[in-house]
Amino acid sequence: MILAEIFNSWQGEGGSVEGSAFGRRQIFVRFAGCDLRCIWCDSRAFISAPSVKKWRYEVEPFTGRFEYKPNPAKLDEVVDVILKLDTGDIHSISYTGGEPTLQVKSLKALMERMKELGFANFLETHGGIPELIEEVAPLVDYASVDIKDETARATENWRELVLKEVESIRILKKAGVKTYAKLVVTKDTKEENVKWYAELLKGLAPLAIQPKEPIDIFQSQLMRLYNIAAKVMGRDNVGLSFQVHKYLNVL
Ligand SMILES: C[S@@+](CC[C@H](N)C(=O)[O-])C[C@H]1O[C@@H](n2cnc3c(N)ncnc32)[C@H](O)[C@@H]1O
Ligand SMILES: Nc1nc2[nH]cc(C(=O)O)c2c(=O)[nH]1
Ligand code: SF4
Ligand SMILES: [Mg+2]
Repeated sequence: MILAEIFNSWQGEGGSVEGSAFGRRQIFVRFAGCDLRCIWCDSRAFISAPSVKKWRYEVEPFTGRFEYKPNPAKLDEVVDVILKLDTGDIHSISYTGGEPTLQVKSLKALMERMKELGFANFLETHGGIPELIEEVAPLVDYASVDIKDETARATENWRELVLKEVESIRILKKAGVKTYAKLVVTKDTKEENVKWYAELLKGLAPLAIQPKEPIDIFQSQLMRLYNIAAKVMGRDNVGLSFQVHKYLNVL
């Protein structure tokens, strides 16, 4: 598999909505490569897999000290690194990226191994390819599925992507996965679009609203977007999320 990095940190996103692992210790496996191009992506250094020649792992949490290994990574060496980074308080393994589902064969093999070793599996995905979600769903315990707002400019056909993401959430819920949707909002996010997302998600999965970092949205606008979603989805199904790890200065 083509990896970017493996590290042990706190899950910094998701807030308190059901299915979120916010504030829990996780070991993150970041896959390289992505088929989307969100303009605000904070992992853009890893989104072209062929250019990610090496992967790194942090030898001790929060030391910023890394060891580097050549890509492609082998399953056994990845498992060894994860076990070496295990601090005994790990809630789940987070599979993220780039887009982890693009390497679905390797992702499944790793998830299977980690499940056998007694770990829960947390998938962080753009949900844009439901067929791949279908393939990996039986191995997933928790999932965060992005709903890419129009202002992410993730792809040409934005509406079609959102509908695919909702389909992926449906597949995960049907497979019994604790799933929530994550919506990154910006100062240009349109209220009518948030209403549309909320109507799609109503009764299906909770929504974590996450300001794009660096934050450019005013609190008053964030409050309005939250209010629109909560009015449609119910007050217990919407929560605020923000990238806490960036404030803690940890990976
Ligand atoms: C880097 S993505 C990788 C997983 C998957 N490709 C996706 O987009 O969901 C992980 C998470 O970071 C969030 N994210 C990335 N850049 C961000 C930024 N600048 N501000 C807020 N959230 C960001 C994404 O929305 C996503 O929920
Ligand atoms: N601490 C921490 N929490 C995270 N939650 C989602 C992340 C991601 O990049 O997928 C992430 C990340 O990169 N670091
Ligand atoms: S889908 Fe995820 S990894 Fe890909 S560009 Fe968007 S935020 Fe970055
Ligand atoms: Mg991140």
